[in-house]
Amino acid sequence: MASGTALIYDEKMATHKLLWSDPICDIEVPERLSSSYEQLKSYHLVERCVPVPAREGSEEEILLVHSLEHLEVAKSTQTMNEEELKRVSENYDAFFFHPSTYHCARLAVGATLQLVDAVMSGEVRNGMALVRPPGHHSQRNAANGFCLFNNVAIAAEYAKLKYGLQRILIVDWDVHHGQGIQYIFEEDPSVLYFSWHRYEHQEFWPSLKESDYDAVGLGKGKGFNINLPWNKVGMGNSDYLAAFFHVLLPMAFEFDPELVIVSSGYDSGIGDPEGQMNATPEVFAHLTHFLMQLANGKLCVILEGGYHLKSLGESVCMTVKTLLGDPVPQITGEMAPCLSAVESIQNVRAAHKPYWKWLAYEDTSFLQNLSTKSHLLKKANSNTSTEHETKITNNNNTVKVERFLELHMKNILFPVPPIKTATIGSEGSEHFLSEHVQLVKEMDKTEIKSLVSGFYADLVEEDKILLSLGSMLAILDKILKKEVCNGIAASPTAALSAAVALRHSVRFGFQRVLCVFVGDMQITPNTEDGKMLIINICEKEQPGKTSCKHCISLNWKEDAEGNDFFSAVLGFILPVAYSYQPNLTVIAVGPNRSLGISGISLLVALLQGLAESRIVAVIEHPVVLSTTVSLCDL
Ligand SMILES: CC(O)(O)CCCCCNCCCN
Ligand SMILES: [Zn+2]
Repeated sequence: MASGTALIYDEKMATHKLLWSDPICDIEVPERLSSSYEQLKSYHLVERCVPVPAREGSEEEILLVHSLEHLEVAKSTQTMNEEELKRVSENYDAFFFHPSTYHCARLAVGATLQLVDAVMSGEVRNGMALVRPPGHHSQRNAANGFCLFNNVAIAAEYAKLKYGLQRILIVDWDVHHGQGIQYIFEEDPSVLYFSWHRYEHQEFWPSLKESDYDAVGLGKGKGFNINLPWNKVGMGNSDYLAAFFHVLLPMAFEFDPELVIVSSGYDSGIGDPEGQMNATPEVFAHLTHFLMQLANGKLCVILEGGYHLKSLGESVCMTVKTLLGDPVPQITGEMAPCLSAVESIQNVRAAHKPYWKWLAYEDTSFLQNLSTKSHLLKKANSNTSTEHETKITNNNNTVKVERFLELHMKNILFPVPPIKTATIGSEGSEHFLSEHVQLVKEMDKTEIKSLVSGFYADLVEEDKILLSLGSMLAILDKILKKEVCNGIAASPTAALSAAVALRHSVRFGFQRVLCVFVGDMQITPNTEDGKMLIINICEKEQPGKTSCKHCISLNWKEDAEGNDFFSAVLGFILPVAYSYQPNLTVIAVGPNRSLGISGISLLVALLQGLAESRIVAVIEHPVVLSTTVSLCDL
């Protein structure tokens, strides 16, 4: 696996700027680039990255996506005076030319392609390109929305051509719809395009019908265009995480891309004048972390929008920090998405049901009850206040819908994955976790005995078990003292080790410890005080096991394609875990587990988004330890 994070920045891209007064375009200023770069320097992140130089994109590369006419018009502006520049700019919706625009736009294309080359060649694992002018609105024959050449679309075509890629995922978390990218790949099943965007029932720019959730792609491209419209402003971390858990990530894992490119606009972050959203910069660390689990970590992040310089800078730093493998900062606050977000999530899932295996069980009966077009909903309660939650008006249809969504929100957040019986995939001895092993000296027996004497003394008679606890407790101690980020311990009895780890962590003072136990968990610690949440993934109902408040058992077995795994982990375990906001995660793997090694290592990687990546893994299966197991990335 390649390592290192590329950072591509060239201050020449700051020369493009608005020469006349235009209240629409005057937010796209050169300082967006320079202040982001300064912020990265102030957090000592630049020096940790691999510097890759920008270059000019060639005319041939630009023609991968744009018409010759578009290229010629852009080229001709280099020698124009202000008067002519203004006139040409007026041919487009929300675009301005400067004499240096053409050169800057070619640098933006070239920087993007340099990043693709650095990642695809294995020189680095991932990276970010700080570019302007942005690209995702520009079209084959037109500039649009501050964009001249479509950097990300050109990068996808370039990667297909040069590296023979057949599955490229483009994630567009900019708050505007990248209609340019949608138009370019609408009929192309090799490029999966996901965009969320402020929409407000087509009121918000670019106010296109084809930005709604029912634009799923055309012809062979059906199912490969995903639009998630935000019909209210004020969307926050919980809405963004829900969109990833319940829409993007299941599709992305099923699509299994060879490369992931992000149209990384930060105008979806708090404080931005365009987005008017509430998501905090930390959320971009989580979104980045999730995408790093795809395509063997091959991730290219390309700047698009972002107009509040402080918010932009913080979000860029959160992104780069995560690309470098740093622990992910804890997300705090309300964890349930708002009703409007749930409605949009449901609608896009229903629209894509015919095209995705993971949606095979999707219950779209709600569509009969609801008006399938949300703008009808809007008409019904048009007198509601514009604040985040629509009030329940006297119109009983709206009441029914709100009530219905409330019920459905629980379902959406806690769907019961389809219980299916299938054989367990045979596990290889793949590397369980990646590098940075820090071997820890074991705790001695007397210390262990005294430590566990309180609650499991009778169980730990044999020395072998006692010793196994020693290695786990030694590692756990380092994690509790925050000397290391995470650790892995072998154990002949994962259940006992997990129970001891939970008890020890709570006694150490941790208030909320999450335990994900894979396999049959013979011992269930008392979780009544709410200081532990146990999710047990097991093959069959535990005899006489009562599911108590903080102890959830999920019984299912991995099916051939592992789709249940994704919908259960992404649609259930992660939302529950994020709602619990643990400050430590214990993952224990028992003997007869229902998950393969690759499934478990993905589960561990995804759980790293919690508790500032503090995880202790207790593995019982001997095979895992015979391979060169190593720890999760720090
Ligand atoms: C890269 C980007 O998506 O951030 C560009 C956004 C352009 C916004 C244009 N607004 C036009 C408002 C017209 N009433
Ligand atoms: Zn934008």
